[in-house]
Amino acid sequence: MLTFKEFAEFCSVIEKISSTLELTARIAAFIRKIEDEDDLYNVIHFLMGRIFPPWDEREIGVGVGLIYEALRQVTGVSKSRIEQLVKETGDLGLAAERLLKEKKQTTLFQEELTIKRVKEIFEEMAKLSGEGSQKRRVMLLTDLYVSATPIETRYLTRLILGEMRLGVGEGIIRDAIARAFGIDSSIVERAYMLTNDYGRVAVVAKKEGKDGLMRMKIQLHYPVKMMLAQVAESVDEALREMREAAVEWKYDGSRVQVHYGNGKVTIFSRRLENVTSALPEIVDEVKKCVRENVILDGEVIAVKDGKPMPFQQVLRRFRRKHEISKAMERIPLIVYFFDILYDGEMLIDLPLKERRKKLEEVIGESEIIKVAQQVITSDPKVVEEEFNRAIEAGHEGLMLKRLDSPYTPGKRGKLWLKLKAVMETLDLVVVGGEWGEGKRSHLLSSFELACRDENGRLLRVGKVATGFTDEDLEELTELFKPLIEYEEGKRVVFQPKYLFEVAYQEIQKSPKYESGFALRFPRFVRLRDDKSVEEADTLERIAKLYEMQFKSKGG
Ligand SMILES: Nc1ncnc2c1ncn2[C@@H]1O[C@H](COP(=O)(O)OP(=O)(O)OP(=O)(O)O)[C@@H](O)[C@H]1O
Repeated sequence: MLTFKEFAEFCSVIEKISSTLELTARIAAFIRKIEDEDDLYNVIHFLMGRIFPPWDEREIGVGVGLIYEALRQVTGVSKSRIEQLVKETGDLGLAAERLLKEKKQTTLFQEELTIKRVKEIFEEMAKLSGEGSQKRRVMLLTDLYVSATPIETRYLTRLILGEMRLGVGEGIIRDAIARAFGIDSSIVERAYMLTNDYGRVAVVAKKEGKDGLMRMKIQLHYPVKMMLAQVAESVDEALREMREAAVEWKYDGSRVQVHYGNGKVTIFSRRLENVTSALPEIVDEVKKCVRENVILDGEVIAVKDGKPMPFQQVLRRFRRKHEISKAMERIPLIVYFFDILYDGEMLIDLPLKERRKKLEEVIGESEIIKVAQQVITSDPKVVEEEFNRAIEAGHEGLMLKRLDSPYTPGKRGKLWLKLKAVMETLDLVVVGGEWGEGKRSHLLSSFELACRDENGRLLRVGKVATGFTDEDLEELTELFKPLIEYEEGKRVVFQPKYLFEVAYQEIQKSPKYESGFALRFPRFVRLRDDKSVEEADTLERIAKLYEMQFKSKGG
């Protein structure tokens, strides 16, 4: 059985490696040696900074606050001392390690932590609810810290915060599994796109090899990665490529994947979180209007008086945990389904034309449940008319889809092209912020933004302080407060969790931020909590946009 110490020591070795190839090789060698299937499953998730797979509803419910409390109890030092150490090291994990190092001499011999034991404790934390649960969480956490060696403390803390700082993204995990078990990367990836669980993929790869992975299928109530679109350069170009396109409105809402089978409906958001309990009216309506045993892909929009409400409102519904019926009245929802992935058989390899037929067969439309309207055309004029209609109706633009295209989970290819009215924006991770002045000193007033590099490291590209309403700032302050890792005068540093969509006037080269770029006149467009940190825009995309604006200005 693998000990957590062995895992932590391995992490401390790979943390220093920046070469992707070497990282992949080291991880491959490490996971190849893991005998126990549960250990392998957990290690894969832990390396990516996850305790449960992303679609799992369970959460351990431990944030920065409880970690501070547990550390205070275990080491007896004050909160301000911990804060000071976090400032010095820039990392709660390192701070915890240091504190425990200072304290360790006095601790008696403890039972060694295993990967299994750590996972069990996390599972127990996730089960807690109601009165006394926070206290119990702190107790479990202090137990963990007491049993851990300093180096284990570093990675336990980071794991709890979901931020391992190893530079290990999904691409590296895919290639490491491929290499460890001698299987082609594309086969590993396909299995992942269908199951969304690299832990399971690794276990099957080890036990059953390539054939096992090939046999992995979409399963009802387990999310499938969503197919994504590229931006259409122009209508003519798009039509030239597709000849004839299925043209649909790009509804301005939020993506959902709806699974209906065995009497149960499960709804996943764009980031594949289970949002079923926030959307009871959709659950009921699906049961009434949709044939059982299907997986559907669609867009939920909020509509009042026949007009779509801002996209933010839909996300508000997704986040809602209490007083859902009130929210249902204030923010009524409609779903437009545009694709079907499964009807007892996996349908993703069928051409869109045929999937669409099946989609129409399984849905009986109602006030709340609709099939997205679709026009098939090769005429740019028709596309333009549809585009204007969509914009007038308050939506984002159009989607142009190839009629013969399969459904390619997780791929952002040319089979779907989007045509939007507004200029390209960036989706960036909020990593820090600043408190306001005077009367607004209780509110956050600006936010530091970061993009990702190829290894998933976060690099700052600027600060945004405009585009917020007072209500936005109040809401955002509430949302970000629990994520504060430490404060430094007015500046705060957040655990990276949320993305902002920002518009800007120009991208500039600048030594001010680690990315080497800065945004000129950045403006907040909206919170994108339908996207995860791993989906933030990359340094590569920013560099590309930078080059493009150069070209459009004629050098
Ligand atoms: N008819 C439709 N077909 C497909 N996607 C649609 C449709 N209507 C609205 N959408 C939304 O548009 C998105 C397609 O664009 P893309 O795949 O690039 O997603 P994205 O990265 O969320 O980008 P964006 O910020 O443009 O929504 C889908 O994720 C979905 O949420």
